[in-house]
Amino acid sequence: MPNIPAFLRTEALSYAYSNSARRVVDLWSQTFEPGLVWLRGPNGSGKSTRLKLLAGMLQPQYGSARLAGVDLLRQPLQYRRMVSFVGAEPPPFEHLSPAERFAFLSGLYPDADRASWQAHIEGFGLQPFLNQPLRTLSTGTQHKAALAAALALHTPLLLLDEPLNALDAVSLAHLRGVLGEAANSGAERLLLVVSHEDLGLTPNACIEL
Ligand SMILES: Nc1ncnc2c1ncn2[C@@H]1O[C@H](COP(=O)(O)OP(=O)(O)OP(=O)(O)O)[C@@H](O)[C@H]1O
Repeated sequence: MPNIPAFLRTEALSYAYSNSARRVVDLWSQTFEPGLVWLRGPNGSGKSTRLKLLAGMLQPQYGSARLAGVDLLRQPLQYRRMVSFVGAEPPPFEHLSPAERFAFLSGLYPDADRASWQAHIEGFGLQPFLNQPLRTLSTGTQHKAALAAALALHTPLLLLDEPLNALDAVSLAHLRGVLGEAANSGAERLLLVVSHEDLGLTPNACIEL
């Protein structure tokens, strides 16, 4: 049988923050296939750190990752064009409005789709905020703007850290619809979600730390 490589594979990925010798992520080897994957674990088990490593935001001290044949460390620019991330922190470029930020990101990500962004803007009820600087918006609204943009970039890997947090009912329903579609579409795209809250749908895989 031919050896088909995993869509995403981490190999012995390891990371310690500079203020501590303890490895928060220690020799993490994991394979992922496209679809919706739920990453779970107790507080402090390194879920957010893992997402930041996979996003290329933190540099591992050891180990590697490979996404659709592209190596995180050897081909960093190509790799980062294939990944989008939404975390708890305010999105970068918070002096831009949601519309300006998406226009800027669209120039960096080859599969960014404006029609899809507009659908997410409607789904999250963001129309009134399109032209206001992100930093003037509420935390929840900033989060929704970050989600709308990241979803519309259509990167092969989308990393979402606690995406259900602080969402109103309408936005929650929209996001659950998007996650459900990711689980069922069969597309060559991986949505890796860290969430303490129940996703409210069945993912393709669940990883427990
Ligand atoms: N910027 C940082 N500097 C130093 N230590 C950090 C930093 N960020 C996280 N840590 C530490 O790394 C460990 C793992 O944190 P991380 O946020 O990755 O875990 P988590 O599983 O996502 O936690 P939670 O479920 O509470 O969100 C914790 O002990 C945390 O204190």
